[in-house]
Amino acid sequence: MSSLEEPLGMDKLPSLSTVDLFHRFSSNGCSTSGVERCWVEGNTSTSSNDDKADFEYVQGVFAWRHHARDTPQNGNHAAYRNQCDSRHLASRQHNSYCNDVGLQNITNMIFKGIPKYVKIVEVGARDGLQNEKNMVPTSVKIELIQRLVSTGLSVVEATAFVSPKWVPQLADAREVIEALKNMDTTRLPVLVPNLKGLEAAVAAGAKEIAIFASASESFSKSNINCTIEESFSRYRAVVNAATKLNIRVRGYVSCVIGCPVEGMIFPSKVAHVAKELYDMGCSEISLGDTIGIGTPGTVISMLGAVMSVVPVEKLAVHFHDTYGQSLPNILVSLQMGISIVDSSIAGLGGCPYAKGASGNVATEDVVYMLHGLGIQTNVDLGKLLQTGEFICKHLGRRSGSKAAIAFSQI
Ligand SMILES: CC(C)(COP(=O)([O-])OP(=O)([O-])OC[C@H]1O[C@@H](n2cnc3c(N)ncnc32)[C@H](O)[C@@H]1OP(=O)([O-])[O-])[C@@H](O)C(=O)NCCC(=O)NCCSC(=O)C[C@@](C)(O)CC(=O)[O-]
Repeated sequence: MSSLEEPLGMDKLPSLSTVDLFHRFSSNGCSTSGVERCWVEGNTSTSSNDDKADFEYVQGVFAWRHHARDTPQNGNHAAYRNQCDSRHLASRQHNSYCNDVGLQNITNMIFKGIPKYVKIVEVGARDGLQNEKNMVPTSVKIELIQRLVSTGLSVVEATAFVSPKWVPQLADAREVIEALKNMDTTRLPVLVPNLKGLEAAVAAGAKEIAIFASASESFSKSNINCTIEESFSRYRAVVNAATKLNIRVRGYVSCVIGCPVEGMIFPSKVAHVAKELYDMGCSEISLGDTIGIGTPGTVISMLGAVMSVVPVEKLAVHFHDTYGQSLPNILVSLQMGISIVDSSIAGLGGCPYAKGASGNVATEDVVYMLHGLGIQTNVDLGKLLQTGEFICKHLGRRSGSKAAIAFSQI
């Protein structure tokens, strides 16, 4: 069994104390058993008026859940269908609950310090489509991006100006950006690996770029054909040129938990690469668990190390769902103060240079979870579901989003 087939456990972590970090960043307002009592039994262990209001709110939520679950067993399928109509659910849970002060209070109590708003960076049109076997027509890519924009997403990564020999799926980057360059409402960053990519992106009308380094030497070699140190000097030139043009640069770090070749990557290595990118002028650093092997335990250690050298508000998390750990990983990241999350419509994705990397966490699932926590995203889940349906139909495949599948079966 290779080291990557076995999820990394806390016992395999380097010197950082995971437990200490967890205590430092997690809520001390409500113990685990207290939380369970709050939710399951509606225990009246609360004292303040706010807490009482929260408790009453929980009872309300719970009563509705029981009703929704119990009805079909009682044979009342029509009522159940009405209750669970996907658009009804979407609007009830994601507009009403999301804005409810009661839910936010409870969320704050259990997840102390969790952000009220999370910025989602949609990467499906780039990270998702770069891995498709069949070429997706340019017109479909453009419509996908337009639909994503219409959901309220504020950042939609559009494409990549990389070598078409390396990533033929995105060889139409120029056409995609030219068609969208007058879109003012939404930021549409594009990936560039070097100055040649920057020049082509700017010529096409891109207003924002992302560079991509790695915390693993082997992955750096296979992905961009240079060492990590070489990538720094290459990217320094790109960031300097972009800054002169007033172009914002995001920096990615790949393999932040593990690498398909090297196995576990030490958090200190990730912190080093993240700091280099931040110091050279990247406005935001996205931490990519490229092959999706992270668990909340390893994510806490990695984030703890990176947060000691880059301000938390400049950090984003980018999880792939290979081991089904994306949502818990996101949740623990939020608890540590992260408020920027990358995700991909319908869970499309995977890196062509990372064997075994499965899709990104699905945007629909992230939005469903965040709204369920009372966290605002400004994204319309109903429109997102329709956009997921649109692209899955074109790709001829089932959605990678659990939420989308569930809504479609109701
Ligand atoms: C970096 C290079 C270019 C080096 O590739 P190279 O072969 O070492 O480069 P080169 O400078 O020797 O050039 C070779 C050829 O590519 C051309 N070329 C050179 N640069 C460009 C460019 N910008 N645009 C278009 N063409 C370019 C260049 O002109 C030349 O063409 P030729 O003379 O043979 O006809 C190549 O390795 C490459 O394009 N890699 C991109 C790989 C990639 O896109 N990977 C996926 C994105 S990263 C990812 O998915 C991870 C992430 C971000 O999502 C986070 C996570 O999950 O971890």
